Amino acid sequence: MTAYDIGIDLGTANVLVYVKGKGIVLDEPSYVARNTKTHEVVAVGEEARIMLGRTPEDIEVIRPLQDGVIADYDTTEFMLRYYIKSILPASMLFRPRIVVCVPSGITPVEKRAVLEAALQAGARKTVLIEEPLAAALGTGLDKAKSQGAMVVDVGGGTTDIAVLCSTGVVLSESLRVGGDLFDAAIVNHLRRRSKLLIGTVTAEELKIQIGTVDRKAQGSETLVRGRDTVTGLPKAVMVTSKDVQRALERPVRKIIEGIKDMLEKTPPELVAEIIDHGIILTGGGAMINGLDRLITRVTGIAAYLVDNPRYSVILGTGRALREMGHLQDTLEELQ
Ligand SMILES: Nc1ncnc2c1ncn2[C@@H]1O[C@H](COP(=O)(O)OP(=O)(O)OP(=O)(O)O)[C@@H](O)[C@H]1O
Repeated sequence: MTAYDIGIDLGTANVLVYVKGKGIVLDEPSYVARNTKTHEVVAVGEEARIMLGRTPEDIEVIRPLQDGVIADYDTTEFMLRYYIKSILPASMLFRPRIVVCVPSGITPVEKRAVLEAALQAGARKTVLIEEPLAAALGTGLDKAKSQGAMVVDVGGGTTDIAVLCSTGVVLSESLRVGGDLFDAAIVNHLRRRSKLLIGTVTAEELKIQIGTVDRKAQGSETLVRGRDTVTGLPKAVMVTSKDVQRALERPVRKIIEGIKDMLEKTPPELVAEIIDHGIILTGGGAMINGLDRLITRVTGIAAYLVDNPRYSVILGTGRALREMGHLQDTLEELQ
């Protein structure tokens, strides 16, 4: 029997768990359903997500992390403990070491709460890693050898833009824009343009199926059902990729401006190396059609999407688990 070492990506949209020697063992959306009166949790993860918009009055479905911060402290702790317990074997000789990747916007008090929740769930030692570093490690960048690189991680709640070199993260910025804001922008656009009310789950499906941020992309269309905001009755509207592109213009502009600002702040030698390397795109939100082409066109630097962008952060967290010794100065720990 060996010690269990665990990496957790505690994301706004998804929680992923990595076990050393096994790989990714859990990938669940960050939702919790609970009783509004007793606050008793009735479902976690996918089971809670499918209840969204279909719950009886006394049940609410919440996302404990929002916009890259912890919105509900107790439920975040609950979710973390729940997932750790669900993957630990019933009988264990050694308690695990756990590395948790936390959103970059969380406060020192919240960091401590995450560390303690993991300890309470049975960890022998808990370490935190910041999202930009985990994302960079997960894209395969070698911290020791790498020259200047820019990693743009578009998550559910935030977009983290980081410039890295061999000494670690040189500059980083966390913007409150990500896939969730894309979904909200689609909901608002259809409400204004077509007087059609849809939920965020439908908006997310639209974004993934026909969404694009590239004006020049050849699009497609799909029939969307919702409620007429004037009559209150059910209504179906044909929505095109162009509609989604228009809806996403404003949030995407924020990401582009963020990248341009970061390039302006970056020392010139590193900019030259970033030009050689290209801009590395990762995170689920970066999978929106055309983001790589748009960034390339606007910055003049080739931007490319990594393989399995949703997994960069968890794979980087797993790598931190294996390389804990070398990375000690960039990790925060409690034991
Ligand atoms: N094919 C796709 N096209 C566009 N967006 C996608 C696609 N697949 C997933 N997404 C979006 O990716 C987002 C989730 O990304 P990810 O799992 O990297 O977030 P997270 O790590 O939980 O969030 P954060 O980094 O803010 O904590 C969601 O908004 C989801 O809608």
